[in-house]
Amino acid sequence: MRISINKSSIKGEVFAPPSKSYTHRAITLAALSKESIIRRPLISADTLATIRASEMFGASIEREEENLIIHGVNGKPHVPEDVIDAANSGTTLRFMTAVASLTDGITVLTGDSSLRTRPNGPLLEVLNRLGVKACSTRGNERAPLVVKGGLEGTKVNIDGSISSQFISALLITCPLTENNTTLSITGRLKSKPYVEVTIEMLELAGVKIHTDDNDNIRFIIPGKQKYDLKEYTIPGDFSSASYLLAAAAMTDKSEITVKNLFPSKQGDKVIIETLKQMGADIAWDRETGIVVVRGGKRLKAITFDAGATPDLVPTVAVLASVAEGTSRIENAEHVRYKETDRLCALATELPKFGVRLKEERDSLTITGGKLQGADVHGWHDHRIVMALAMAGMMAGNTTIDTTEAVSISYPDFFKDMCNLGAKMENISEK
Ligand SMILES: O=C(O)C1=C[C@@H](OP(=O)(O)O)[C@@H](O)[C@H](O)C1
Ligand SMILES: C=C(OP(=O)(O)O)C(=O)O
Repeated sequence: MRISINKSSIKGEVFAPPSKSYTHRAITLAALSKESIIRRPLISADTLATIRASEMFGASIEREEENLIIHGVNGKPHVPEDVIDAANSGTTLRFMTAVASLTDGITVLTGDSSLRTRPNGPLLEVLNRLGVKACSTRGNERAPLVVKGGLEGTKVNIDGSISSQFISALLITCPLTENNTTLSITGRLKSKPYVEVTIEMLELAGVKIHTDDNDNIRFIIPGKQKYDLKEYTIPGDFSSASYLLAAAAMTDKSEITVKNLFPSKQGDKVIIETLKQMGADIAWDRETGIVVVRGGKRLKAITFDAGATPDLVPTVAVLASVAEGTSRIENAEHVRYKETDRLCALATELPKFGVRLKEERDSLTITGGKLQGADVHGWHDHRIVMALAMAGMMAGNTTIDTTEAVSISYPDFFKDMCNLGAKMENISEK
């Protein structure tokens, strides 16, 4: 789909969509429990991939109004009857590869053309050291992946510099093995808050992990544990909310109230601090979960370390494009391993608006200025599309293609933006 965007401001109230990361974990843990109810999950293309995969491992999942009722496999996933298609979702592929290692047979996992370019090397390597036979059909660490179950606990090291999802996947599955596992992280752990979200959810499901957080992080995972998630309400998503908050902060005469943003382990809540640091008028009431942003303030350049929060990079890059001065987004190499190489996507699209930008292996240097209208490519990537839509609101006279990608994490993005008054219109189905 191609969308046209004109200069606009936004006003009104909006409810932040439910967290994608919490929803993936809640479904996966519920599928490994006996009976659970998940309240207000995110229903999006990525979380539907996790639902389908969990069903293929034997869970039964019903939608009842806003909730999911899950009858899980009580720690023993079945051998799937068919290939698991994780579609566009890295989280689904990595979590389900680990779940496959708990079965008594062979599982094949694949995904769309984007997912089949994403790396899985450290996860495959560690699974093989934990008694599993796991490989890529093409021998290049990319899906399709083949996994023969047989997970056993022992002491292993894993590289944390590519994706935290490998570590989350092992933290979810190792408690179900007979023996204890010690998982030591080598390299600089990226996206650490997502591991904290995993551990929070494991604890809620009754599973214990001991963390030894010295120079190198080490997880001690006792075996023979059981999942029992019971009931969980999914919190709002700060990554999805970042587009709303940033769009309001950037545009004159905007004033929005975003609800459902309570404190949680999500690293992307730093978007609020980041906007404050850039000079935005933003206030967060943690008790009520309400964030109020007023536009019209001149934003200032910043230095942003993306190590813990890669998903904020497209949002921050667009903010930097209109801020006064030169911003740097650093420690961002892992942002290249997402649905697209997002540093390359931003470095290709933002200059079309007239932005001055320098791309290096792990950073972007962006000098802010006035944006001019442009026809830009959304790269079939939800976060690139939503970030470019914000830029379009400043530039006016802009079109973006592949906008259907928002279905991955925020299916109502354009609907919510239009309800708030943004001038965004679907102009072509192609
Ligand atoms: O575990 C998760 O829910 C996620 C972890 C992050 O990925 P990496 O750990 O690969 O950086 C993040 O980018 C992704 O959107 C969601
Ligand atoms: C990278 C993302 O998700 P995943 O890794 O699950 O595809 C994302 O949502 O930006």
